[in-house]
Amino acid sequence: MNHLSLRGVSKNFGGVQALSNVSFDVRPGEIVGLMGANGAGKTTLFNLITGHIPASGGQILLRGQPLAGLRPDQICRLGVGRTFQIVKPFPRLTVADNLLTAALFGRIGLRDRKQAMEHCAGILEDLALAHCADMPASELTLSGQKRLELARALCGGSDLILLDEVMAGLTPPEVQDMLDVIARLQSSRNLTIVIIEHVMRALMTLSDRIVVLHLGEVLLSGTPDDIASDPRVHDVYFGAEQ
Ligand SMILES: Nc1ncnc2c1ncn2[C@@H]1O[C@H](COP(=O)(O)OP(=O)(O)OP(=O)(O)O)[C@@H](O)[C@H]1O
Repeated sequence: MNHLSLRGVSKNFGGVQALSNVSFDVRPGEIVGLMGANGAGKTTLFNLITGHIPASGGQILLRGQPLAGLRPDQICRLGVGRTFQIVKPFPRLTVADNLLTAALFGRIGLRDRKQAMEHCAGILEDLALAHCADMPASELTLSGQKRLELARALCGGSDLILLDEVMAGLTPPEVQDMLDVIARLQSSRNLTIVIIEHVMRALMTLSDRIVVLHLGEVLLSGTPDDIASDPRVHDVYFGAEQ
């Protein structure tokens, strides 16, 4: 069974048709890249999957179960975690407490603080955040805050992770670190990942398949090699030659 399925999903904001009839599947354990120029509808799609905004039409299924009508917290407890393009930690809480919040109130809903701390400790290590566990989240570098968002999704027990531009604004070595972290986590924790990324090298390296959105519609989908060699992708990003 697919981990995530979109069937004819549409979203309009008044007169703006942000998404039209979008359909694709994500299999368990797959990394699917979502690609498209600014305004193509990528983040809107994440907001529909996580229940932050309702779809105007179509169906979103998580392991075959329709998500329509569920609140973001309910969808989170079904195992859907996300990061935000503009990071959203609890800025005054320490890094460790940001993660504890997820472990206590997320999908796994641990009730015991000590148990929750043990659960989060390994994830702090995996995301290279252990040395700043007692620091307020607002004092982390951008790279640290991006890793904290990913760590928070994991501490909550999510197994479908939606990554929204986790590499934006990072230096090339930080991008490489993030690539390594995501690949390692995906295989060690058997995560299913949908990733939006404008850093093409990262998307091409990580993704098993890529879905290209253009003006709210699926333009094409395929392996990274298929996508890299398709002239339509070049046209979408750089404009068709006249
Ligand atoms: N809350 C909203 N109200 C009105 N229009 C919106 C809203 N959210 C998104 N849009 C519009 O929907 C379209 C898709 O936006 P979206 O943010 O999903 O694109 P994107 O592909 O994620 O772009 P980027 O790569 O710049 O983040 C755009 O035209 C955008 O202006």
